[in-house]
Amino acid sequence: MATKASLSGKTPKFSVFGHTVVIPTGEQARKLFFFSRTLDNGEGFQILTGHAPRIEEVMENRPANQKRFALFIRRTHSLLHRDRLEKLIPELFSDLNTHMNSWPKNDQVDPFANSFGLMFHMTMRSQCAREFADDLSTLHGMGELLRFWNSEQEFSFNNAFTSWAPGSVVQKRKKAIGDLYGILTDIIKKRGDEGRCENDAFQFMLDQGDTIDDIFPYMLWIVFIGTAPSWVVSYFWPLFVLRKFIFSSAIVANWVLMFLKTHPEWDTKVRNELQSLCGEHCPDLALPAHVRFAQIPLDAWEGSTPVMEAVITETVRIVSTEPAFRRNIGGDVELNGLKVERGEFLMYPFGIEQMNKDNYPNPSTWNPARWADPAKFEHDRSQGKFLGWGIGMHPCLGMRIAKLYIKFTVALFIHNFEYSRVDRSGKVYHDVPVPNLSDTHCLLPKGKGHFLHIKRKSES
Ligand code: HEM
Repeated sequence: MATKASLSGKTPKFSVFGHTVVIPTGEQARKLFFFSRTLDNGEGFQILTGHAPRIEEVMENRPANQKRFALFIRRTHSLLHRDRLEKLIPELFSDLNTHMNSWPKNDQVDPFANSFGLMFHMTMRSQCAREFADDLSTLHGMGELLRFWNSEQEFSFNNAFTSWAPGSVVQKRKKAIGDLYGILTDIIKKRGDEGRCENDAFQFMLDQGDTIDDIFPYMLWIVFIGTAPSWVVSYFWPLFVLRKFIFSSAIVANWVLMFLKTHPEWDTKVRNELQSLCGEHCPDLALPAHVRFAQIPLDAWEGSTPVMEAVITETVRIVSTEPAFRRNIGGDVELNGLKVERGEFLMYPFGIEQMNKDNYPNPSTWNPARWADPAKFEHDRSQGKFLGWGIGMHPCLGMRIAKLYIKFTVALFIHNFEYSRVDRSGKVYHDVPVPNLSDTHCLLPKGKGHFLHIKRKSES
């Protein structure tokens, strides 16, 4: 709706929960949206919670929130540093392997639930505590505790309205967050009591002098993005910014698999690329696949995978069409003759650019060949045509690790499994799937073919 309105050339303004939301159109408006310092992305997201505070409260809490967010950004930068990522590769592949081994050998699965599980596991490994990532049952327990999957499905504007009700989703989340705080405190205490140091993100933060009250929000921001009740939003606002990114990694990985299935020429190219990487860095065929993949160095995963880069970029172009949000925390601004007042919200749907036929001919067609020239990606970002990883003041901090998560998942999955897209009754679908953009949680394909039938290959 927003994309259509915006493509019509008008600058629509509408009301949500009593707040005014403007959809900017045109180049000048896009520049303002992504580059202005007085349009705040965290405050923008609060429109989704139905509990956006008054602008006076925002400004009062702003210094403290900015301080917390600055710490969050610093820690994320350090934790995603290349030296650390390089060391993480074997552990991430081991986690993926453990996870995939727990799947059925020959059955129908919900691919979205499975890939959320994988991304959750890898995120725990790379940005949380070893205690959570080392053991599948602990990991599942954490997911269960926080109603990780369910709360995501249950999150809705209705829930925001009924947040006060005992037994409401919001109240359950409140309890879960309290329990989680307890678990985290225990872990830190136990490490202290045992004089034990671990090589993980928690330890890194502890070594920097961070306290539990710094680490807890960090963990929530990074991982349990979908579980926050609205009462913590003003404190934990990046939860709502980031929630979609953990899910985005899972969604993109799924769509890569589905598109590869319907485009055999690209499937072959990806397999050839992986084979040549393994051939160069780990030719020992006697080793299990996850061990071989783990021996491919970070530079090669990042710099010698042009086919996978093109496949991921094209998939993000098509599936990452959700809007970004901002709130005007400065003075009134004018957009195409329309006044955006202080405190009002703005929403920019990425589809305006990414599904625009002037930018991408036949925009609905999945065609990684568009990205044959690796320079095109940065060129299109600089021109504001490709917004899938953000631009301007708030580019994605996790692009690098998200791409690795997706490449690792796809590599091990297509090596280990044969698969086909099926519906609930097992009927196979061969057509190119189309994302249902109204399904903002899982972005399932339109129609009934939501499932994958997976069959473990005998030699893996
Ligand atoms: C396929 C997966 C992902 C996609 C498509 C994606 C996309 C994006 C986009 C479009 C933005 C800008 C939003 C805006 O302008 O309001 C963004 C920002 C951000 N992303 Fe990602 N992201 C992904 C994964 C991740 C992961 C795994 C992390 C965590 C490590 C992450 C961390 C962030 C952060 C911290 C920001 C906000 C930066 C800021 O406010 O300055 N992203 N991402």
